[in-house]
Order: sequence, then structure tokens, then C-alpha cells
Amino acid sequence: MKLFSKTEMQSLESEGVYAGVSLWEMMAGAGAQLARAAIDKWGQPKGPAVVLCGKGNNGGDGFVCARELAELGAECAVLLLHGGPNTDLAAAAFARLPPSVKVLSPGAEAEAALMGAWLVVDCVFGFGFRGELDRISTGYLRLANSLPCHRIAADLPSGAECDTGRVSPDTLRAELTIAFTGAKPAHESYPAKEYCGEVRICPVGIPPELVSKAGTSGEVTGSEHLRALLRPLDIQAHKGSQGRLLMVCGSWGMAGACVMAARAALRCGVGLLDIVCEERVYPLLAGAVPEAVFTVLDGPDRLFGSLKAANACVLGCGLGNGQESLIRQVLGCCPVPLVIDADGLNFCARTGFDLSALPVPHVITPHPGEAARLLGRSVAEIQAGRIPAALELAKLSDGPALLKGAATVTARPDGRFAINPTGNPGMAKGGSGDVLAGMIGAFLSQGAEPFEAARGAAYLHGLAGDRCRDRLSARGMLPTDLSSELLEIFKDFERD
Ligand SMILES: NC(=O)C1=CN([C@@H]2O[C@H](COP(=O)(O)OP(=O)(O)OC[C@H]3O[C@@H](n4cnc5c(N)ncnc54)[C@H](OP(=O)(O)O)[C@@H]3O)[C@@H](O)[C@H]2O)[C@@H](O)CC1
Ligand SMILES: [K+]
Repeated sequence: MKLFSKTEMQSLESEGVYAGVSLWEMMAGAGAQLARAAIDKWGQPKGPAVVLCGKGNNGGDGFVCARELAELGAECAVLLLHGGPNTDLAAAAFARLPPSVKVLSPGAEAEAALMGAWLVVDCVFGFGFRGELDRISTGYLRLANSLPCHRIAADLPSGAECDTGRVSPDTLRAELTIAFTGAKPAHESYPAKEYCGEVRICPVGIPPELVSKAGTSGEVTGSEHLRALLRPLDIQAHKGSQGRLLMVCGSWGMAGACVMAARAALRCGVGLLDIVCEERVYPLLAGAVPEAVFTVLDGPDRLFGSLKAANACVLGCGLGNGQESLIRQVLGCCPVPLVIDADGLNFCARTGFDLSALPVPHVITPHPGEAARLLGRSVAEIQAGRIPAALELAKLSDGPALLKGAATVTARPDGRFAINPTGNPGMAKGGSGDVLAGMIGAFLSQGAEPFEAARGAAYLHGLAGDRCRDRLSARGMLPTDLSSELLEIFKDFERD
């Protein structure tokens, strides 16, 4: 599914106008959809509706909605939070308000009306909002959030930034958000996603062929992207043709990370798995992953030989921070695509290693803590703007960056990004990331393009997690349970 940024939406609007649909028709469509959606969701009005309106076109949608609600028999008031409209379009909508719709300004009467509302329609800001909410909006949105009324948002909950998914404190908490024409990044990325409630996409008159042809830099990953990764196996396949993956993972005290990454990679069809490890962890790993071969480290020559033989390499899961020279050697001479996870990333953050100088394709897979270390920010800052953080990480490393967490964001250095819709809180457990790194490594070793490998693996990983939750509960499921669900998913794909 495409995600339209503010400028992408504006150019689509212009194309719509060029195709003969006026902006006024679009606004009339938006306001009507909003009123209809509220009635459709909550039935005939059981009390007054208050439409909170800003100065821009989102406010204009609100005036149309107020007229529609009044025509449906609702007692309705509009509250002009920032004075009269400042666009011709919104002004035209304002001029068409019927006399039965009360027009209020901030003050005691407005507060009393809001407190008695059955329905609050949020038309303060749409995709034009950026930065922080002003004092007046904050006060009224906070009041609206505290009331036992229904709340519907026009396009976006006011206080949520369209392109970044950032929110201000007191952003409207909607039960239902009507996204006009198409979804926006903020509908799918946290923290804004949490404020949207149910999101319905409603056309407002732009010809559908223009919408489907429009290019967007953001999208939501879907099963079609996974299908593209899971190509049918060649009837003449042999172990050498199914991808040879090298793992430089696991250490004394953290062998489990390597085991989980290795098993996940094998489950994703890797033909040959070679694990580089210290001598003392070899017996442990050999018992846990009998399918793998091992490069037991007794000198750099063995490492170089294994790297050269591989099609891809996973570096970092469970390596700890005592393996600097090993990590340095891999980063310094790896001739094949690389997944850099966990302690590989911590090494880069600690030493300032320039990931953009790597001569081979590479994917970085930080969780918010690792991302914070790489970008020199706090975890809270990363989480407040996950899309921009992922884009910045992709630029920093000059390769795809996958920022883990709810609605994982995979970004490319050129500004394109994908948000992952699968997964659940049951996956927030040590080991989940190791499984994901192994899966990405597997697809890379089988020749997938790095961004596609990362976003497809994230989708598959979350899908397996959702099936685990349904079977085992979110609380009780473990990262090691993901494997059995991968098998079921692959069976479904092979049957189709
Ligand atoms: N695409 C479609 O299909 C259709 C889209 N339509 C609708 O148009 C909406 C977009 O309208 P829009 O461009 O007028 O922007 P909108 O969100 O109303 O806000 C702009 C105002 O907010 C202000 N402002 C910004 N940040 C602020 C802050 N922090 N604190 C205070 N003020 C702040 C900003 O001020 P300025 O930056 O100009 O100083 C400006 O005055 C879209 O979401 C949808 O609802 C439909 O009508 C037709 C079909
Ligand atoms: K809004």
C-alpha cells in the first residue's frame, strides 16, 4: 500500500485538478465522507456534534462536514480555534454553513459545547501540520481527549505530522480517522499510528487511475513483497545453489543468539551455513546446529577463506564487545553482502567506523537503542520520529537500514522506505532480532536485493510472530517458536 507524503498528496491534488476535478469538489467529497463515516460507525446522532476547525483546508473539510451533519438532523456547532479560514477554499465552505450551525470562538461557551458533545469532529490540522501544537489547540484537544464522546479525525489526528509520524503532546486520540484519497506515513508509523484509531481510506473525487499511478517514497510492505522473495525452488537445486551464508555470531555467554540466527537462516532455505566461532563455543554450537559447518578461529586465514566462499555474511548477533579485532577484520575484508546487527553495530557506534565506506552491499538492523548509539541521540528521540531516524540511518550507512520495533521501518539512502504491518508485542523478547538477522542473511545469500531482503524478512518474521501469538499467546511465545510457523507459512506459499 502506498503512503502519500504531504508533497506527494499535493501533486496528486494538482493532477486531479488537471484531470478536471476541482479542489472544491474534493473538499465537498472529503467533508461528506467524514459525516457519512461518523453516522455509519456510530449511528444516527444521539447528541450534539462539535466540529473543531483550523484555518486551513482541513478546517474547510470540517465546515462541509458540519453542513452535512446538520442536514442529517444533528445539532451541530463549529469551533474556530484560530479565527476565520485563511484559504479561499475553506472560506467558500465556511460561507455555505447553514444558519442552524452555531459558530463558536474559544471561550466558555465553546468549552461548554465541547463538554456536552456526543461527537467531536477533528478538523484542526491535516497534512499541513508540522512541529508542535499551539496553546489553544492543545487546550481544546486535551479537553476533547478527556471526554466520553466519539472522536473522528479528518485525514489525520490533529497534532500528528503527516510525513514523520511525530506527535505533539495532546494530539487528538481518534476512534476513527478518515484518510482522504490515500494513507499517509503517519497512519502507519508510531507514535502517530496509535492516535489514529481505525483508519478508513476514502476517495474524494481524484480519478482512481491517477491514484494508482502516483509514485510515493513510502509504502507498507505486503504479501506480494514476500512472494517476490520466495521464488519456487529449482528442481535441480543442490546445496551450493541455495545460498551459502557465513555467520560471525555468538560468543562465550551468548551462544544462543548464534543458534537462533542460524536456525532461522536454515529454515529460510540456506543451502550451506558456515559459522565462525571461538573454539570454546564450538561444542555448544555444533550440538545445537548440526546442519552447519564451522570455521573455528585459530587465525585470520581461515576467516578470509570462509568469507570468500560465502554468498553473504551475518555479523554481530551475540558477539559481545570483546571481539573488536574479529569485527574489524570482517568489515575490512568481507567481499560479499553483509547484514550488520547488534554488536557489529555497537562496534561501529563505539569506534566511529564509517559504514558508508563499506565496498559491499550491506543492511544494518538496529533496534532503537542501537540506532540511538549510531546517531548520537536518545532512544526517546529515535522513537519520537521513527521514519526520519530510519532514513537518517540509511544515509549514514549508505545502505538499507531496518529500524526494529512496532511497525519496523526499512529505509533506503535515496529516501524511499517501507513500513512493516506484521508483528506484535509478543515478539519483544531477546532473540527475536537474532532470528530476523538470520532470515535477512538467508535471503541475501540467495541473491535478493538488500532492501527487498530486509523488508521481506521483516514481513515474514512478523507474520510468523502473529501466528505464534494466535497459537501460543503473546505473553508466552518465544523467538524459538517462530521456526515452526515459518514452516507453515512456507507450506502455504508452496501450495499456492
Ligand atoms: N488530498 C486530498 O485529497 C484533499 C485534502 N483536503 C484537506 O486539506 C488538508 C490540507 O490542508 P492545508 O494544506 O490547508 O493544511 P492544514 O492541515 O489544514 O493546515 C494548514 C494550516 O495549519 C497551520 N499550521 C501548521 N502547523 C502549525 C502549528 N504547529 N501550529 C499552528 N499552526 C500550524 C498552517 O500555517 P502556515 O504554515 O500556513 O503558517 C496553515 O494555516 C488535508 O489534510 C485534507 O484535510 C481536502 O480538503 C480536499 C481533498
Ligand atoms: K484533523
